[in-house]
Amino acid sequence: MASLATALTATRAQFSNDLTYISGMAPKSANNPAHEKDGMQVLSREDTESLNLCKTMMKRGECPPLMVVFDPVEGFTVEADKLIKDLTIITEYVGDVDYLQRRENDDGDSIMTLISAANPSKSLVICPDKRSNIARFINGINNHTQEGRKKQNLKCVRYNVDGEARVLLVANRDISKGERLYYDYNAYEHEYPTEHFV
Ligand SMILES: C[S@@+](CC[C@H](N)C(=O)[O-])C[C@H]1O[C@@H](n2cnc3c(N)ncnc32)[C@H](O)[C@@H]1O
Repeated sequence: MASLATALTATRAQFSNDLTYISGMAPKSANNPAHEKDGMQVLSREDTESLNLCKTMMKRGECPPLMVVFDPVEGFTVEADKLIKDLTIITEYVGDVDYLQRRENDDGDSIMTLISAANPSKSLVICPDKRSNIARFINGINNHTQEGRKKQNLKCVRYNVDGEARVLLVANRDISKGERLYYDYNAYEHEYPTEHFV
């Protein structure tokens, strides 16, 4: 975890492993998966139990086998420190929950969609600039090249978990020790420029 501490210190963020609801931003009651425009899949009871177990283990200091590594081109990146099996929950994407409309001119490069609502005033985003975990250091694939797309080893999925929208990063194949983790920043929306990504 020392390397995650370095990355958090460099970005002036505090460690947090849960979505946070800060006064003046979106309240927890705004995080209603029913607002999602095409509906949101419900996480099964079994997978909810696995997610809760992952979070409890992290609170006890039992962390997933991940390392944050600095790369001169990609910035902070995350690598597997052990074989990770297909379908493993890697991490939840966390940070402060806010309304998309309040963040439209925010130049942060780590804002994640939480709810894409039919009524745009109800759309929510996760902003990991002040409070976050390892998720915001995981890099993205270049959507414009075949080599870029081949690097993808995680999928980013949004679920209704006990009535709250949550974003999970899950392995979409076995990942070898030393492999860097990548997912598609444009899996839901196609707005993140990645043509300059390696
Ligand atoms: C969510 S952050 C990921 C963590 C970031 N590398 C850092 O140092 O904080 C997204 C930013 O990381 C960089 N990045 C992500 N994937 C990349 C890639 N495949 N190649 C180069 N840079 C990448 C870009 O600067 C992007 O705007």
